[in-house]
Amino acid sequence: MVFTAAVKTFGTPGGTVRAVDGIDLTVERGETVALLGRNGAGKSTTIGLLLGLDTPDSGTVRLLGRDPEAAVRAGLVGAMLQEGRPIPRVTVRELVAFVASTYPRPLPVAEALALAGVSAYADRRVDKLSGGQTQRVRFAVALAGDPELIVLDEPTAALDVEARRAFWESMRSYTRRGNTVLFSTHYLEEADENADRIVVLDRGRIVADGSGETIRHAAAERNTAAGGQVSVDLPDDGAQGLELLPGVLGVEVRGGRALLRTEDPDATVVELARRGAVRGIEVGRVTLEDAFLSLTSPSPSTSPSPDGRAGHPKETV
Ligand SMILES: Nc1ncnc2c1ncn2[C@@H]1O[C@H](COP(=O)(O)OP(=O)(O)OP(=O)(O)O)[C@@H](O)[C@H]1O
Repeated sequence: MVFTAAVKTFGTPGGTVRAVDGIDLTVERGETVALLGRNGAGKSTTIGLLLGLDTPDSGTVRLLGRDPEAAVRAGLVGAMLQEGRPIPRVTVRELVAFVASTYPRPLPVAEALALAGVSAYADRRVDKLSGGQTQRVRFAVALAGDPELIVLDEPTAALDVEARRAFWESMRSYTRRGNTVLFSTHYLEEADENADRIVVLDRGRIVADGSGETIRHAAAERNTAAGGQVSVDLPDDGAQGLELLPGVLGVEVRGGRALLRTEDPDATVVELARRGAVRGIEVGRVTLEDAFLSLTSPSPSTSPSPDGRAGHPKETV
């Protein structure tokens, strides 16, 4: 899939909203990509453009070398959107078999059921299932046609921890087959654990793009507040002068400890060691949570996105 300078605006009573504000994005075959963003970041609108549900005001979106609508019509894409259709009074197996029959080259029904992890309740009625089971049935429906790409818009939004874990287990068994998956989420851990690439959206723009590790680095480089934290037992001469150590942006004294916020933890630690002030030293790295918050905070997030995608295959979906 290729987004080129895609823009989508909506007119609202409060003015024009640029829901997608110039997105350039290429996804290669076999990638599992998370679109990560807060509420209103533009994830659903991006997915709507990708599936041909909406057309960009300017720029282009291509999917598997075609117009999105044509790719969807050809059965090349499976989708699980936020609003499900009314649930029919049929069994899981009947539903999946029916959907499969509408595709030119569907998966064998038993395989779709197994991949989505719904075989155990295949003969139960769809409207009698729990929320977690229903989501996995929707996943089975999305993959029934053996599409080249699956798109999932916040697939686990309403699920509890256990149902969420089970859902991602099913998804991983699917991606291990080399399928391409794009999913949106506002759960950081979910993106980190289940995607090999995270695209962070903020106010309709891509503010970071890469592995979880790349996102952390990007945050550290671009928002020095996210660099890291070094803490030590308060030296004998107190906190005096600690703010002048290399990399240090701020010093806080708490319970006999000095907490140093630093843009360069390595340099800070080396200088502390030179001074012999390393009792009880702890170095905290930037968590993905810190990184995400710093990248999507209102002020400093408009520089170009870093790219950590080296090593991916080069076949675009
Ligand atoms: N049909 C519409 N009409 C007007 N504004 C819209 C429309 N669809 C989306 N928007 C606005 O565009 C922006 C992006 O919305 P979008 O639903 O794409 O975000 P999102 O990241 O999917 O959010 P969420 O996580 O809450 O689903 C928001 O400000 C939203 O209010």
